[in-house]
Amino acid sequence: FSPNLVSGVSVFDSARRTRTTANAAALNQYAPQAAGLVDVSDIYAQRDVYSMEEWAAQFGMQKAPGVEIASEDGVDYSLQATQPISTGQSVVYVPSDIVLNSASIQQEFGESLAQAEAVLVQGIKVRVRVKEGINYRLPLFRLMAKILVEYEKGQESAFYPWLNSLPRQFFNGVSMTKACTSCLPPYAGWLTSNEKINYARFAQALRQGWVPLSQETVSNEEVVKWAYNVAFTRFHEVWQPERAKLIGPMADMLNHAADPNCAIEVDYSGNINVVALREIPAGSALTISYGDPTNPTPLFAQYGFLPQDCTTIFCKAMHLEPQIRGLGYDFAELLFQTETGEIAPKVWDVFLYSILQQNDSGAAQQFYAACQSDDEGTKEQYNAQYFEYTLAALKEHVYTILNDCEQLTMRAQSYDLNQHPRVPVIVAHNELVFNTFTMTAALLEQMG
Ligand SMILES: C[S@@+](CC[C@H](N)C(=O)[O-])C[C@H]1O[C@@H](n2cnc3c(N)ncnc32)[C@H](O)[C@@H]1O
Repeated sequence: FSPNLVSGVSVFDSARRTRTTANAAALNQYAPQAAGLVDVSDIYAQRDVYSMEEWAAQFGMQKAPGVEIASEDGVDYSLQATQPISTGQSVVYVPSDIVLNSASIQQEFGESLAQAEAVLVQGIKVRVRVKEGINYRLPLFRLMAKILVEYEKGQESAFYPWLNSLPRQFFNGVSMTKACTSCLPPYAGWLTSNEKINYARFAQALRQGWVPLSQETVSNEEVVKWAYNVAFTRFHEVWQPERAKLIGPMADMLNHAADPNCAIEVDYSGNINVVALREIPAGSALTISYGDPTNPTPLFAQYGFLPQDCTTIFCKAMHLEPQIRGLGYDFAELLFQTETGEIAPKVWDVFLYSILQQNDSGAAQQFYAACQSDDEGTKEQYNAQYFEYTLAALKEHVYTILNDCEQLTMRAQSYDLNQHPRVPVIVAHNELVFNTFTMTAALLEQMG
């Protein structure tokens, strides 16, 4: 037996059924067809992570000796090593039987999911880039649909122990109130609004009725958003044998670090192996990388936490996106150092390129060619010639962001925390930007 092969059969023991909280009754008014729904609306509900671990072990999940689920606050959990782990050792193994895999979900739901996806893609009448964006996100949609289908089965879902171990509350951009998003600086605001739009499209596609879900479920905004956020904050992406997104119960318990000690590997059958990248001493948190360690803002927007170990942030020159793209630069190269405020050389290139484009197209072309061919001599010449102007443009940008951050933080701090629980993480994010830009401003002032 495996949860992915047999659906509609419950395997967890009846003792665990009694742990269903009183809130399930409240939710039943929305989905009266199933008993014991996970209490998504109760943010204080106990996450039953240990039953999830037992359940996963029953289906072949294995872990290295001393690997334990731990939590300091009973809200956020992580995996810890209580015994040393050696390089290359398998830390956690999750068999494909209990892995949610967007490729398998496609097969499982077949035509109904394909119809929902067609609605999703056809609904986008605008630019090709947006359409491509939606195609790119379909694996996330598949995970979300599967989570909802399993949610709706209540305790009859073979995945119930996993569903009941999940967080009920999220702090990422999608989960923010309008008032909260109005406190984000432009780059974080842009990431958040893109994701909110994506979420809204997914939710709307589900409401067309193709995916086998009740109207009660798809019209319950709280549940649908929860499913989206579970998928969005816990997936692991693979590119072989095909592009897919996977969630492996237990492997989804690792937190992020800029310099992680573990990595996730997936074999061709979809089994997940979490492997130690180095010697891990007893007492360490087991971590993986969720994304670019040079740029905390996308992590903040997607996952709702601010990494404490980022040494750089993106320079936030959103207004120069055409120049950034024109020069073929990556956001990850356009950084300020969080400890010193130091500016990456390519940031100067982008500001200078914009000035040249506005004032001297011939010079802009020559500068562009020099950037493409790494002709440092020519770049240096232009930098020296236009230094005063580039410096002024950079200062203006830095002071604008500083001013914005200050205003936005003040606004966030005026909110009631009970109504807007994401204020602390927003303020922490804005303060990181503010403190870094303050140091950058001081460096720019020293330059002239
Ligand atoms: C894949 S889950 C990891 C397990 C999660 N901590 C839990 O309790 O279920 C991703 C979520 O963990 C939290 N998280 C991961 N890394 C973190 C970090 N370095 N600091 C704070 N929170 C983190 C965030 O809430 C994120 O959305």
